[in-house]
Amino acid sequence: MTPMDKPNRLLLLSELRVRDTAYNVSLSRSLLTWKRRASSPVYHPFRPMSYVERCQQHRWRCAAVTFTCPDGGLCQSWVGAIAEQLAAITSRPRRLLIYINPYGGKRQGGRVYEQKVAPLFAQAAISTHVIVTEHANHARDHLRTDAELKKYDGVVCVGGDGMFSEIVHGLIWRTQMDSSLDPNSPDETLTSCSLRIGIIPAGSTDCICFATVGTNDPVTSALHIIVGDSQPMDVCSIHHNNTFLRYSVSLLGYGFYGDVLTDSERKRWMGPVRYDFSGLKMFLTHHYYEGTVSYLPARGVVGTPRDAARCRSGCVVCQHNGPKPSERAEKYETDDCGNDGDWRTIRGKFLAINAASMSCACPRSPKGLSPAAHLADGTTDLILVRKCSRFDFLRHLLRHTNKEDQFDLNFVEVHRVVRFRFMPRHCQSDSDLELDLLENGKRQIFGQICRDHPACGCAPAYSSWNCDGEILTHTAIDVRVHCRLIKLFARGIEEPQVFEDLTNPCAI
Ligand SMILES: CCCCCCCCCCCCC/C=C/[C@@H](O)[C@H](COP(=O)(O)O)NC(=O)CCCCCCCCCCCCCCC
Ligand SMILES: Nc1ncnc2c1ncn2[C@@H]1O[C@H](COP(=O)(O)OP(=O)(O)O)[C@@H](O)[C@H]1O
Ligand SMILES: [Ca+2]
Repeated sequence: MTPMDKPNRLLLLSELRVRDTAYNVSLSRSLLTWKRRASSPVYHPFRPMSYVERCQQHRWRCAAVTFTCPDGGLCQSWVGAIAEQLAAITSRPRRLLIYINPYGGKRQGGRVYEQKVAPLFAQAAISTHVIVTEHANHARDHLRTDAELKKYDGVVCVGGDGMFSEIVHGLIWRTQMDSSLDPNSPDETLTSCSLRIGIIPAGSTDCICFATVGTNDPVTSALHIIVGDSQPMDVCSIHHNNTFLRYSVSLLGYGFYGDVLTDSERKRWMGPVRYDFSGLKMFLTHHYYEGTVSYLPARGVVGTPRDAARCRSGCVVCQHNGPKPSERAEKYETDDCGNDGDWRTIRGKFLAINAASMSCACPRSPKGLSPAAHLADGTTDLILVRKCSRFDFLRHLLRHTNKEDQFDLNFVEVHRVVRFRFMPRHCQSDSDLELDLLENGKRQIFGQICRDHPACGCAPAYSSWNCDGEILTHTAIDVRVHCRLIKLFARGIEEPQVFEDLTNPCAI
């Protein structure tokens, strides 16, 4: 067989059988297809072959097929050609480093891995080094310093968004150290991580898996890892006073989602439903917070947060907005030069301030917090929900679960940005505060005294930031998007017609 230069050039085409049915079977580079046909002679069996079958709702399953063939020589050609094609695929991982959080979600991580995932990795001849974490940040710290990353083609986490966040922190930190970059500088252009990350969902929200694969299913995720998919993703860095705090990949939320998280941490024993209890409680509490949001709108990008189009597998918006070196420089130019002509500032009272670097789709909200956000376009959608009635806030929340537009409300605004800052009102400089007091008069002065006085039971002045399910230690933050800083073993959500039309399974 000659090496193929064109990706879809036909390598072999024969009439083969599966049990008593004859098929026209073709092999082109990394694609095996079979179509039913009218039948004929005596057949020799191949070894059974595994392949990926697409099922309902973005789920993948591993299936097996045994072809038979009329002559032994042709049979050998087929087996050889398939083996050669599989060996030529370099994107498939051979060695994986796996971290299991035994306490994530319903505490089923270990069982899910052993029963559903390990057998598939073994079948695909992937060697694994498995670490069951013993404490929070075990995986992060191991990746930062101890892990021999050269030995692996990818890192897999079994757990939820919090566990994924640990892996992201470990890998990004290690990559910047290896490149002698300073993670404490918010203006540093960070180096992208070369190792891909796989997520076996076993957490409480699992929105990163859901928004990159379309379902939270361990077998589907394992198969995306095995076939060597790759999906780049934006990451936000969060700083306070030029000190690095954390990275965020999904939701960075102040006010409602921060309060839900703080409250739900005390209810961890409840498992995933803790978020619903705390959600209801914080909805009834109805706290608002004052502060100033400044943001740098994304320039030179296509797409807006109100688009009807969604980020899907092979997304053209992500491809267009992705990191072309010149464009990238331009995106940050204003800030790097200290020219903040483009910065916009909004002061107000907010029920929620959310930044969604991707849709944040999850089973609770299948379209997500920002349905038109993109996985790898170098932007985040900044959603401001101003103080409004409980009824209006409920309308906004409910729209996350139906087809109505959650942004089409006069107390909600959304901006696609590359950088933003938040300053809670009580952190503002003395001169700012004085200005406020002068502007707003006596009522404001009494308002402030009241809030500073716990005995009167008024609203607290501060919320916390929910950063991918972790609580940040500071409220005044500076957030910057880093385009495509990490890669996942995923391909983005596939459009339904892709798998309805697709009769081409791929061998594993
Ligand atoms: C009335 C129903 C309203 C439903 C509104 C649902 C909006 C849900 C958007 C969820 C975005 C999730 C973004 C992901 C965050 C995760 O990184 C992060 C960590 O995940 P991990 O635990 O797997 O590690 N998860 C979270 O922070 C959880 C956020 C969950 C928020 C749930 C809010 C439920 C609200 C219920 C309100 C009920 C009002 C009822 C009034 C009668
Ligand atoms: N062995 C462990 N013991 C306790 N906490 C852990 C352990 N391993 C990881 N964690 C922490 O558990 C938290 C939640 O993990 P995650 O897998 O996201 O589950 P969930 O989705 O239920 O929050 C994360 O903050 C992670 O750092
Ligand atoms: Ca994005």
